[in-house]
Amino acid sequence: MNVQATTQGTPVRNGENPNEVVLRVSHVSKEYKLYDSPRERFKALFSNKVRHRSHWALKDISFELKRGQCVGVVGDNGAGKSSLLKLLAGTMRPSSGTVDRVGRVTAILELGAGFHPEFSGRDNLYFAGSLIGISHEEMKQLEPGIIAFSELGDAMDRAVKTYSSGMTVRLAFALVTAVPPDVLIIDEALAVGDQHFQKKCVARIMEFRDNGCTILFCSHSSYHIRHLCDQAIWLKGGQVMEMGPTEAVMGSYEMHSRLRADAPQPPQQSLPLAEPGDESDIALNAVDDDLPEPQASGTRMQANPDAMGASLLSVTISDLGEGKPPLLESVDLEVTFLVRGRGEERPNLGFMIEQSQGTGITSLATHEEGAHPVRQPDGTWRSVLRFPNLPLHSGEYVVSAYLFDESGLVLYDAWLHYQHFRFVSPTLMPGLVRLPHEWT
Ligand SMILES: Nc1ncnc2c1ncn2[C@@H]1O[C@H](COP(=O)(O)OP(=O)(O)OP(=O)(O)O)[C@@H](O)[C@H]1O
Repeated sequence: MNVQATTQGTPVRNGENPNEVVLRVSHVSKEYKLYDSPRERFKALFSNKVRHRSHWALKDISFELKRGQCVGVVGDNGAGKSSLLKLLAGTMRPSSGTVDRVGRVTAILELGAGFHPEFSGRDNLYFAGSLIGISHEEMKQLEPGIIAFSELGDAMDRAVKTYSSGMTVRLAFALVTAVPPDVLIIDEALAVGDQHFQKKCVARIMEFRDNGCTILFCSHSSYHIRHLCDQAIWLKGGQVMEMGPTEAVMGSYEMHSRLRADAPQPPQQSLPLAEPGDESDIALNAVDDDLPEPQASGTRMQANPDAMGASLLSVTISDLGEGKPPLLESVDLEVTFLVRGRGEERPNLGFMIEQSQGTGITSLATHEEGAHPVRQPDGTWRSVLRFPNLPLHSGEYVVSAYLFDESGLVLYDAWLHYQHFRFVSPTLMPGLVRLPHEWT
């Protein structure tokens, strides 16, 4: 992932007029020109004959963002999210329509794109900084803070080409966020770096938000969209399907995703070449990297592998008997978590139950309910989650477990679909769950 920033216009003071429109998108469309071969693309440079086919990634998009709003952008792969973000950031021009911005717009889109590999980290601050509108004089003032945030120390005087990808992200993030923006555009940037750095990034983004910065956040993580954003935009086929309060939009989008998952998938098409001069290659079929939502079967993944970082140590379901999958031999479901935290920080836990075929049934998290894992004498943390009289009907289920930081925003570890089990309910009725109910 790359971090790239663009800065447009002059800064305005935060918090002055909460109803002020800071970004206005009016009838914006984006066409990519597709060529059958590099030869066709080359020929197009010298002839008036139309040699391309058009692909409209965005079609007649209009919306406004007000000061202080935090807006999530969701949509399937290829829906047009990245194209929209690039247009808003100003790194790509719309084919028609206008984007009006007020104040400083900073975009965290791609990592290291603005850096020169042969220059040192320090020289790159001035070089890449100038590309995002930070003058030499301003950079002199900002430099110590950027170096401190990136924690690169002596490495600042080494060529950036010798940096690890983590070091490049640290420098790029510290640079683009050195000046508080009026609008911050983020493309999945919460999932970069190690645990320590990810926490710093999230804290900085939260600080911007608390100071009235408008945030546009594109993510495949519905968990993060829900926890960060008050509004959401659902893009489908390059158009706005729905925009409004987050929960309502996410409800519609998730219903669409479920129906889509059930539908037979069309065969994948190979794509022709992109327009000459377009800044990016054809962006296709990115993997859905939504960590808090289980995808693969039995995956244990540390979101940010850290040798001694926070991680789930064991997640045990009591009373699992024989069979494949094992039968839950109790009417209660009891799950015991044992986790390693980070220093003195109190961790949070999440748990999700789904039907084996993938229908989500419930997800829970300690930070949502004010429940706290308990510190053990050996420094680990323990929690027991109990579902008395498990209100599920008979069937096969699969569970996932998550470890979060104290704020619940940074995901340290996830065991996705790590345990299947069968349950035979005492209820002799069809259905999925026994809802709390009354007869009168
Ligand atoms: N440079 C390009 N040249 C040609 N087509 C492109 C280019 N960039 C994107 N596209 C196409 O435009 C459409 C929208 O792409 P975009 O990357 O904006 O979608 P997205 O919603 O961000 O997808 P993802 O979630 O997979 O990142 C897709 O059909 C994609 O193939």
